[in-house]
Amino acid sequence: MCAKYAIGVDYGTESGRALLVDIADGTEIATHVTPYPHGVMDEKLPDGTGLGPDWALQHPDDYLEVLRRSVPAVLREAGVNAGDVIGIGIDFTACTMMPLDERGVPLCLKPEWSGNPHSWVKLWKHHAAQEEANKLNAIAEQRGETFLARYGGKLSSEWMIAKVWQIVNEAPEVYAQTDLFMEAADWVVMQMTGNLVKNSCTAGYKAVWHKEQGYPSNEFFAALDPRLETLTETKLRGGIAALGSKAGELNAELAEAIGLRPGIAVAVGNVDAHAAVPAVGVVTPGKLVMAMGTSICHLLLSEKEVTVEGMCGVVEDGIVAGYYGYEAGQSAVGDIFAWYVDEAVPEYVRQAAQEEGTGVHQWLERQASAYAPGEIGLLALDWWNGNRSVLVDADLSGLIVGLTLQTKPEEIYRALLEATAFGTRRIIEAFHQNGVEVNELYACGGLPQRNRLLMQIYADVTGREIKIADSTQTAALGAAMFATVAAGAEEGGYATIVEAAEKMARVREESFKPIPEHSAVYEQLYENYLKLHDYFGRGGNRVMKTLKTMKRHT
Ligand SMILES: Nc1ncnc2c1ncn2[C@@H]1O[C@H](COP(=O)(O)OP(=O)(O)O)[C@@H](O)[C@H]1O
Ligand SMILES: O=C(CO)[C@@H](O)[C@@H](O)COP(=O)(O)O
Repeated sequence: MCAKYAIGVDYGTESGRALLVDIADGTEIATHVTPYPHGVMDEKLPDGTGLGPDWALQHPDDYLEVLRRSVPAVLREAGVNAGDVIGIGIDFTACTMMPLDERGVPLCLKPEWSGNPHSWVKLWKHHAAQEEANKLNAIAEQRGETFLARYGGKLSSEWMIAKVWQIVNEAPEVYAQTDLFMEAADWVVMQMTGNLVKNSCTAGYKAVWHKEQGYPSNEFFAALDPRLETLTETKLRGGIAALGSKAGELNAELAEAIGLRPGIAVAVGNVDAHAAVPAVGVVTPGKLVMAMGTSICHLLLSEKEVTVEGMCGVVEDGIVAGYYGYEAGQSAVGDIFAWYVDEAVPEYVRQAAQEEGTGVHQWLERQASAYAPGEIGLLALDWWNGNRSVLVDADLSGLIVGLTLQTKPEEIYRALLEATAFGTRRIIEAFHQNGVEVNELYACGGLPQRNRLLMQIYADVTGREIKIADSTQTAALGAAMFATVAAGAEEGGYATIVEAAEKMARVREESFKPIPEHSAVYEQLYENYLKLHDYFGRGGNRVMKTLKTMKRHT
């Protein structure tokens, strides 16, 4: 029997990556990365229109460009016959949303709207809707809305409702013109199939949709703003399908543009981090998967539904059917290290790295590895992009304590790595304290492959062994696995994602194990991290808020 293949496309923050896999055993045959031509627009639109603080936009055509460039590239590299590819699946950052007209065209692509920032795609890390999120949470709490408990008590400014409300408040003309607000994941699937099919994962985690209860009531939306009253029936309308469902078949036009066979199965979209879970072989409770890249998403399955402070949501069947899927996260991790390398390292570090023919991250990692835990005398809060879990507050910011005239760049780098590990430990404890067990840790995403010191620190700080995904494109592998399920057994795919995971997922043999002497020191540092965390994060000291307000209004 000839081999069959599936393609997964992972839409990250900076780029999209296609992966072509052999569905028999998950062997990764070819991969290709397309950086988004417009990247993340956080200062200005393509026409030069300036953006305010905390904005982050994208260009929707960049997503199609990923298909146009990366899909033919993997087919070429693999030398595979397009006729043997049985399906394609995608995963996306989320909530990454955009306003569309009645033909499904993003408003930003229409000349009359392209100068209006609100007509563009709001990327997951667009954080300018925090005021809306604050009001939304206050109103939901006042009304005793039960959905709040499913989101750890607070909805985030990163999600659909806050983002839509910001548009209503700041650009009512864009809101009026919008026929549909759509997750980018669903929009790309619609471009591939011509069908309006929304996926249950983004709807559940990012738009407060529930399998039995649907969206929050019209009364709730009317209490936010009368203009939002019928939002879910109108501008958020559309059928919602479970993960692994077939959204439709690849249409002839796009099939030709990207070199695939028309009519192959297209799976409903998925969230990037969630797609990665079965791709590391996790299909049962107690195993926390950390998708570590620009940010970290923490994903966990459980048989029970409980409230955990600051989690980004618990959604039934939200990751793997049959379980409650929990998500928590840190809004910046790799992004903090990138900030330090791009904006704050002294020139001599850059030069030293260059002279040694190595990267700045690698140089800093090597130097930072020479220190024992505690030796740098620094402690940082990992809030460079706000705090997603457990405080759910995008207005919090970064902090480093202990700086002196002797502080070296590699010490600051190490403090930043450690801060993100403490943030993860805080999340693990929140789960544990609420009876959702975390027995094993799995890591995937770009960071585990790139920074060994970071992974050792995570093992030491959490006191747990960390298993590493075998794939370098875990989310794309997960998307390809869901594509095999969408194609179905009759096409040579799999009946369930559990079956696909058994055949296609793997972790590496090498893992990172905690070193007891390190863990003992980190125990002490973590206690101090918690003091700073609660002092700055729970209202004891409001200086971060004051600075943010002054920045916004000056
Ligand atoms: N050696 C390194 N050490 C730590 N962080 C790194 C290193 N190399 C790159 N990064 C960071 O990794 C992040 C990208 O992660 P990746 O998983 O590839 O992408 P994405 O988050 O878009 O899916 C960026 O924030 C980048 O700054
Ligand atoms: O928020 C989510 C998932 O819920 C992510 O899409 C977001 O953190 C971005 O992930 P990356 O860091 O780009 O992998």
